Amino acid sequence: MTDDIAVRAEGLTKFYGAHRGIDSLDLEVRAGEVMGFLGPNGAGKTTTIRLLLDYLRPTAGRVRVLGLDPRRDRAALHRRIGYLPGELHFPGRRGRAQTLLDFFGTARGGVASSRVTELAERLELDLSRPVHAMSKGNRQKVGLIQAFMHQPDLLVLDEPTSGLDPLMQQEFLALVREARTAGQTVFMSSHVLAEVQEVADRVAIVRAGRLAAVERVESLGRRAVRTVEIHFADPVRAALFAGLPGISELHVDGPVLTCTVDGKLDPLIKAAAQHEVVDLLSAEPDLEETFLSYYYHAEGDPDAARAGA
Ligand SMILES: Nc1ncnc2c1ncn2[C@@H]1O[C@H](COP(=O)(O)OP(=O)(O)OP(=O)(O)O)[C@@H](O)[C@H]1O
Repeated sequence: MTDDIAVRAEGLTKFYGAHRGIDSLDLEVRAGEVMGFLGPNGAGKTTTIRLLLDYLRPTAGRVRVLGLDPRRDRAALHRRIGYLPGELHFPGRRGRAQTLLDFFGTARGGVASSRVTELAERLELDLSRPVHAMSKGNRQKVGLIQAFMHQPDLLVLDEPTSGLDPLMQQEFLALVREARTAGQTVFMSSHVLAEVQEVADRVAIVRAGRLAAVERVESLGRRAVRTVEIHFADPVRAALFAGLPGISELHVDGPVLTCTVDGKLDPLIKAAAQHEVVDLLSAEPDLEETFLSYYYHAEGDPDAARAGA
């Protein structure tokens, strides 16, 4: 382990009896990066996260987190990690959120109360309310505050935006960006591709207990298919565009062209520029489609798992 690797898993495997949780996971999270951990239900995300924290013991393989062995150095490691579990179980749930957060702060060696207040204000959480009376979304905010409040070296977040409304999801993403700016490392699982696309440097995709791919987020976007609609000043001929690389589903109706583009937009733009372009609409690359394509195509392709790593 070197200082520039925050998490290193080698052959990490967990079976629950005969049932596969995660199998032979090789993964590196670099210090200072935001890595999204994506996969469908039951893929093994929570199992992996719990292995990193020594809440589960691996069946095989090894893991180092912040240069430490999670089993041997558990207490020291947990002080340097901000962990948001997928399922929140708070001790003393009958108490006020403030009391609970004070308790967590003390356990982590003391946290400035101004930091807790600032986070609560940003997430619009009333700390005087008892946790047991809170909605799921507000309990999630308590979970986020306790993960972020001590400015840990590593944030490990299991489905962090679950239960948050869109405004609060944006605030959460702002917190993640600030954490990265401050040099913290973030490893977050998610089903929500858009949020991962917004903040992550790289994504790891797991499927049925196996790592399917590790990719830089930009390259996921570049690989995605997008739909393009171009309005010209005058009618154009479809033949001018039909042979361009990556173009399919081409329709030309007088001065309006629609098509899908797989890969680079540049050839289409250059061809279009030979005419007077009035308007151009390009639908966002659909990460969901890219993501799902891994489920169907990555199996049995070990090179895919290393692409972009
Ligand atoms: N305690 C357990 N006993 C038996 N099987 C388990 C246990 N916990 C998890 N599993 C199984 O391990 C596999 C991976 O589960 P895990 O919870 O890690 O997936 P996940 O990717 O986090 O899913 P989700 O997105 O639904 O939270 C699943 O098939 C699950 O049924």
